[in-house]
Amino acid sequence: MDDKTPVANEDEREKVLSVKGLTVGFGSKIVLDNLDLDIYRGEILGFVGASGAGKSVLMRTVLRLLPRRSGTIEILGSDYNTVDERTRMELDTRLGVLFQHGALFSALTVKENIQLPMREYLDLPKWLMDELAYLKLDLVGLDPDAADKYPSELSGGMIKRAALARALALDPDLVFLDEPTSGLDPIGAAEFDELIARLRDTLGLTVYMVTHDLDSLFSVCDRIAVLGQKRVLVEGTLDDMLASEDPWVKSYFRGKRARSIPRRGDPVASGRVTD
Ligand SMILES: Nc1ncnc2c1ncn2[C@@H]1O[C@H](COP(=O)(O)OP(=O)(O)OP(=O)(O)O)[C@@H](O)[C@H]1O
Repeated sequence: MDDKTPVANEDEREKVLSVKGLTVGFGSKIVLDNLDLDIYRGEILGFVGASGAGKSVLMRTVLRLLPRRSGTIEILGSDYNTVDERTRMELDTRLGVLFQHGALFSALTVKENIQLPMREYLDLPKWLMDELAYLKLDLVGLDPDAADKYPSELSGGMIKRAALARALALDPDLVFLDEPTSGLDPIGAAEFDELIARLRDTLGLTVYMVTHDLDSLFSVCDRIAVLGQKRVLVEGTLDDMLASEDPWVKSYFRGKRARSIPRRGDPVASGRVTD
């Protein structure tokens, strides 16, 4: 690289999501306490933490599915909780979500599932919604004939892709993926990771990925945030994780299983670790 090329530091990069001082609880139980987290445009952030640490609670709070006790959540520079209803609706269209297990509506075809957000937020003629649905299918690597199939007629990998196509229906800036590779075989999981990386590179998509999948963390995530003790305990690159002396981070990223995984850019690509 040219030495004189200025490298954008984190302060100069656009924050797509900025969470500050977030506290969330249920009754007397506090799940997240004064948590801070930033996500920058065009990155894939892997979000990890022990089971029950609060990863889903954080995602659901950011999506306004759960109330917060205090703190701010800014999406694209606007505070989600103080903007007027119209701006909030606009912000909603900038976010896409892929819930765990795909969460497609079983009574609707793939095409109808993809068109749901379009029906909710846009007023488009049928022919245009059809064209857009086929474009989204292409984007996620599904054949056009998947459009008229019902979820029960799809493989696990195809369901994930169809759900991703629905998450991308409104051309969002930020996509939330909740354990996207869980339930996929190693080849399907690796292909899904490649797809996510390609969308980041071609569309400039920003991705918030909750995952337990070490392969995804090693191969496609640009940064990783670790949730522990009700806040983001460690945040940084994979190298930062590998250098961390936090006991949980150490056993997770430097454990036996992690050591057998090739890293992004490693010359020898070996197979994916299976469960
Ligand atoms: N609606 C709710 N009411 C009460 N407690 C809840 C509710 N939702 C989550 N919790 C509690 O919040 C804590 C965090 O749960 P959460 O599902 O966010 O964990 P997680 O990190 O996503 O775990 P996993 O990796 O197993 O999915 C758990 O103790 C859970 O029981």
